[in-house]
Amino acid sequence: TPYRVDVVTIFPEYLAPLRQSLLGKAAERGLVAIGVHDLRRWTDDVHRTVDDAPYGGGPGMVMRPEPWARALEAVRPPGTRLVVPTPAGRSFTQAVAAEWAAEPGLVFACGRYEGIDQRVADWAARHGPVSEVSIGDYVLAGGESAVLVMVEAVTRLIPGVVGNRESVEYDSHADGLLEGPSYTRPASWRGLDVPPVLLSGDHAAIARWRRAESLRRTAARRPDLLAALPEDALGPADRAV
Ligand SMILES: Oc1ccccc1-c1ccno1
Repeated sequence: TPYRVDVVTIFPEYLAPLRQSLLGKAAERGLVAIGVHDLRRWTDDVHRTVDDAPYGGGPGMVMRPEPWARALEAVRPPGTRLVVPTPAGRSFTQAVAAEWAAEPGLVFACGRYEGIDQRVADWAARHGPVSEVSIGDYVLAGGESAVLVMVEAVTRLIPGVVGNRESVEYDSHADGLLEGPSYTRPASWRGLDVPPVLLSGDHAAIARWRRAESLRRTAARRPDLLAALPEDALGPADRAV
């Protein structure tokens, strides 16, 4: 049975890229099934109203609970995780993506920046797990871009979606470190040469060099990742770096 992804949004056309390329092929091959649903389908007024002024005052508008509950009752298979992108969420990481890829599917609720009435998440938690997640510390106008990011990160981990399984294993963040630099032909290009070790054929030396580059880059660009590594992640050879 395919991994099921459903997205509820007021901008269904924004999710069109989900039908293209990698995901498109996976969908054709029956590995992934994607549904995009317009929230306004579950409104009941002539203006198809989805938001209203916030209680307690303040800027912007908040999305009303009733259309969301009707949409989720129609779209969400019982027990399926509901993912709500929000700047106020826990961090979405590769580890979270891997956890979700092992589940039967996901339902995404795309909200506007000011958010969805909190009672929707509280109510939804009665019918399955709910994850309020952020994809990073910046402000978007709505959750749609975050959904594109998360759907790509999760579905590429589903067996068969990415051709070369090994490449998935050797991703940045797969071992908690950043990937080092990559090179291809020509060996000398505009006065810049590929590091000779990579042309040496000495696979042990190449592996050592790559590990060292990965550690060096992680220390330089993401010291937070280095600090977060489990105690035993760095071997004796690594300490030499
Ligand atoms: O900024 C946002 C607005 C709406 C929904 C999600 C977000 C967001 C920002 C970062 N991660 O998610």
